[in-house]
Amino acid sequence: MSIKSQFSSFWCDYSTERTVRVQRVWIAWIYRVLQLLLLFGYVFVYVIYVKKGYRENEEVVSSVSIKVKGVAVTNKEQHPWTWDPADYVVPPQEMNSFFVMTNFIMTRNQKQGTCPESPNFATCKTGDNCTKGYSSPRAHGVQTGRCVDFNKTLKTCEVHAWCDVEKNEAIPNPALLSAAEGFTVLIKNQVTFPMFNLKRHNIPANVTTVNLSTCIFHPKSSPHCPVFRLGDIVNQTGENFQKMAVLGGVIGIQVTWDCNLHHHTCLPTYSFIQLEGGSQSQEVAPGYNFRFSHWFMNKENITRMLIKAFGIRFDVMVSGYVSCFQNHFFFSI
Ligand SMILES: Nc1ncnc2c1ncn2[C@@H]1O[C@H](COP(=O)(O)OP(=O)(O)OP(=O)(O)O)[C@@H](O)[C@H]1O
Repeated sequence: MSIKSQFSSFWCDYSTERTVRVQRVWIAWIYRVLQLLLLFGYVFVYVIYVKKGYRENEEVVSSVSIKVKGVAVTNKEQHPWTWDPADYVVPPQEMNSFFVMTNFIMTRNQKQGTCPESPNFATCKTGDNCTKGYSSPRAHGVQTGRCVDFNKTLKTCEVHAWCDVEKNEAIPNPALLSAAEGFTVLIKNQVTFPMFNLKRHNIPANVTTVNLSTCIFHPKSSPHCPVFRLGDIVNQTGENFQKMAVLGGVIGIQVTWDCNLHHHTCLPTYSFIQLEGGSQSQEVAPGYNFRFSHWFMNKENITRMLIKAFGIRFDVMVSGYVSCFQNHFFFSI
């Protein structure tokens, strides 16, 4: 159609649809039944069943506090060493998270001074291979420019560092704190739904201190006990605690509040998910580890103990919703 005829049709013609009335009862019935099916399908299946339109989803405001208990002994034969929560929970408190050390490499009695670098970073034959003042990010210290004996057969660049530097030891397997499988954690969680002015605690009002120190969470027999065995948490993700303990990992503890205002029920359910480490570890940089140190000071000198800690970090993730018939529910359909 030319532009001229398009222009004249736009200004000169009016078009509308023609309605056909079919006077057949059965066709009218099929049409109305289909309409009703669509309406009910939308309201009951989609709005109510799929979208849970009667439920008010409200962002939950939550506070979590955590306490781990349990004791382990390492080096039982030669020099027994007892570990309690103040030693293996690092740091002592975190927000919505806690780390339990399950394995470690310990370097004792380090002092500030000069010593040979680890052969991993700076082997040398002469001082020409070492650069005074140089330090690579992976090194233990700053090179002095001298090439010194690391052992009888190997020379490395001398560094100014915490000496002697950490040895590149094999990671202990089985894990040194394998007893952590039997440790327990108390998770205290208070939630608030501000829109409903509703506050709840995961320790039910009828629980006494005696109940709390004796109960252990079990998904079927004790689903509301807030004391969890670490081994059970890991096992419920499908992982093996002892395997994960060697290189470390991260586990998610999901606390989901399902509050029904009409039935006056508001209880949390707990589920567990593997987030890092264990059988699904990637080959490069598997597990979870970091280093920390303890300093010791006396009149003459300062020494430190360096710990490369492998362990499991547990992240507590809280979510929730309130079920009630919304006042505006039927108007919103
Ligand atoms: N990880 C845990 N495993 C088992 N019981 C625990 C754990 N953490 C705390 N409890 C027990 O739960 C109760 C409440 O703990 P809370 O920390 O509020 O009290 P507390 O008297 O300061 O605890 P405690 O001095 O025993 O560490 C106490 O009886 C406590 O011993």
